[in-house]
Amino acid sequence: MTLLAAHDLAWSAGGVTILDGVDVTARPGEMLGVLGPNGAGKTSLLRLLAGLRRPDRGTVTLDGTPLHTLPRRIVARRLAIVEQSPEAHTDLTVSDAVALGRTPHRGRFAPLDAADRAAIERALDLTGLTALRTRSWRTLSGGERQRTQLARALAQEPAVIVLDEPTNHLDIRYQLDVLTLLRRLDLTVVTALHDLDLAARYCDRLVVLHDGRVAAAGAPGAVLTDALIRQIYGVDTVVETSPHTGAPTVTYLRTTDAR
Ligand SMILES: Nc1ncnc2c1ncn2[C@@H]1O[C@H](COP(=O)(O)OP(=O)(O)OP(=O)(O)O)[C@@H](O)[C@H]1O
Repeated sequence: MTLLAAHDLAWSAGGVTILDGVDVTARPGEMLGVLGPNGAGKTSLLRLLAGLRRPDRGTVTLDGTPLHTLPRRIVARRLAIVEQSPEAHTDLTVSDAVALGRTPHRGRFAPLDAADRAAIERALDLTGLTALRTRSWRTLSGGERQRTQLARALAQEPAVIVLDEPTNHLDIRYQLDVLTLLRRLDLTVVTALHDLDLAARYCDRLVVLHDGRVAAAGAPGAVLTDALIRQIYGVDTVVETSPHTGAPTVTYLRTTDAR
């Protein structure tokens, strides 16, 4: 299993510093949650971690090798990203869209081989999309599109998967299914999440971004405190340990002027 790490990342856009001095480590096989309010820098960080952008300062490494020294195709065999606003596969079927995940493993014009087809079937099955395989992308609901994007990434058979709010269009059943699936697979997972309860329940560790810097990092029980949530989100809360799951659970009381 693979370690994805970033040291001292800085990135700016339009003359504004978006990320500064960010250290992140996703240990092999763990699920790392990236939290933070709107505009904190989560998407920007995930794009740097996936090698879609080069940082202005600092380095992202995959098992110790700087990402920017690896050919894009080699990176794509090991790391997949599921973005928040996916590219439109307007004229493709679900199955064709998922097959795009095989691109890094195939010759440019080679037909799908048995390994490709097996990976596609498995990805469709894991995401509950087998029955929708012949449906056109443009007829899918938001949640079905989100699961198709996840299936495409799983068909890529990566060691590391980076996801930007993979559950935001999903009903509660699929939210639980997707997070359970991500935990169950033999993958290193880095995922942005907005739901603090789900993050606390499913992630091994959390990184909380605020104004482009790491405000807190560690085990959910250590990171998610009333004081941190008040400071970062401006919301008064009661964080307790759920007697049902053993994970921290958050009751939101009211917004404050604190942040
Ligand atoms: N290309 C860009 N040019 C200018 N500003 C940008 C650019 N990309 C991001 N930003 C700004 O950087 C900040 C961080 O954006 P980012 O999308 O990383 O935040 P986020 O934590 O993912 O937010 P959200 O929870 O709303 O999705 C925002 O203020 C955003 O407007």
